[in-house]
Amino acid sequence: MTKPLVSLDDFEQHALRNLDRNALDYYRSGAQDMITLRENQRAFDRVFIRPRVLRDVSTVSLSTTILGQHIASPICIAPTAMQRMAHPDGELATARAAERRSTCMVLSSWSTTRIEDVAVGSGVKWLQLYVYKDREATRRLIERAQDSGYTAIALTVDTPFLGRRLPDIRNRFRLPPHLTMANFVDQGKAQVGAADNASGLAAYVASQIDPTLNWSHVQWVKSVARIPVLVKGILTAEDARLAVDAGVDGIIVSNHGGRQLDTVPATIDVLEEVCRAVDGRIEVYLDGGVRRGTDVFKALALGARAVFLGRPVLWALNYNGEDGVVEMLDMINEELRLAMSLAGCISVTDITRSHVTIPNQPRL
Ligand SMILES: Cc1cc2nc3c(=O)[nH]c(=O)nc-3n(C[C@H](O)[C@H](O)[C@H](O)COP(=O)(O)O)c2cc1C
Ligand SMILES: CCCCC(=O)C(=O)O
Repeated sequence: MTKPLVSLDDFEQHALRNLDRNALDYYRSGAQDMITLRENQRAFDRVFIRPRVLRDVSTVSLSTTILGQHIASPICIAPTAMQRMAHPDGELATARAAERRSTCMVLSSWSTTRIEDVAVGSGVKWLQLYVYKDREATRRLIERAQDSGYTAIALTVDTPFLGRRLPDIRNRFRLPPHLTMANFVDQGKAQVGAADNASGLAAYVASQIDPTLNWSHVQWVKSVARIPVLVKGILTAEDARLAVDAGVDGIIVSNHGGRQLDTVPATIDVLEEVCRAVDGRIEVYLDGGVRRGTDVFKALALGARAVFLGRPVLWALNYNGEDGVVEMLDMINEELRLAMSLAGCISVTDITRSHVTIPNQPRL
């Protein structure tokens, strides 16, 4: 009899045995020495929960809102590119799982399924945006998303160039030829071929993505979009203040899962700094290294409105498609429910800064 999966790490262990090297290395790797990648998870272990007891936790609700839209839990799905390398149903399976569990899915610009084809059902969907050198191609992405019912644009601001991911260089990463970057098929930008002594992806980014990316692009995206605009990839109070000044609707504290600049801090370590700078004016979310219900609890205690999962979704997709993602979401949601119960919180608004302590760290 096969053993049941009991943690999100078990989904990863399955994928390690099951995925081909090109896809596995692309999904799991971080930039350079992968120090930030490791830190993202380890930093959660340095935060401790201060539980309150004797508070009747017979009924606990995980429900919340993001940008005014209701979701069943503060655990959402981060944009990850090229999901059909993990499972033939790729992004469509993820979208269906997100809808079944009433949570938000962010679709990558670099999905292997078209924006319109993922816009099934009534689930909350945001589009993650990369700014192409070709401004019209970028504008079309925004328009296609809003025409298809996506309710926000998450502009990724940490990728003017691709981080240096050594395994992808060694493998000369390429998108398998039967797949495409589906949103760009009619524009001749849909293939990521192998490059000489380089990751095909890094070569693609260098040729297509606009490295002049700056705050004026945020204004441009806001001027095109009729839906809220967030910035994804903020790690400092300084940039958080600029983001508020720029009039964005939300911030995703993210270091791109440790895949861009190595040795930047873990996201949980900078969350409080960002939240203080924002001072409640807009919503702040976090991604990076979230693997357990207690991690989610800690992020909420330190100021996040919700968290987003990247790699665990890919591992779960690879394990069992749509049902795998549902199983994974159920697992971490139940972990969060139990953590809240044992810490004496019956709703997400009950989770406050006083529910965590970071030993040996002076409070900000
Ligand atoms: C394989 C992979 C592909 C990704 N693709 C994108 C992408 O297309 N756009 C984007 O903004 N972030 C992308 N990310 C970053 C995620 O949105 C997210 O920031 C990160 O994965 C969170 O960390 P976690 O994987 O530890 O949960 C990608 C991450 C991975 C692992
Ligand atoms: C421009 C990078 C696209 C995919 C991505 O974000 C990643 O591989 O991390």
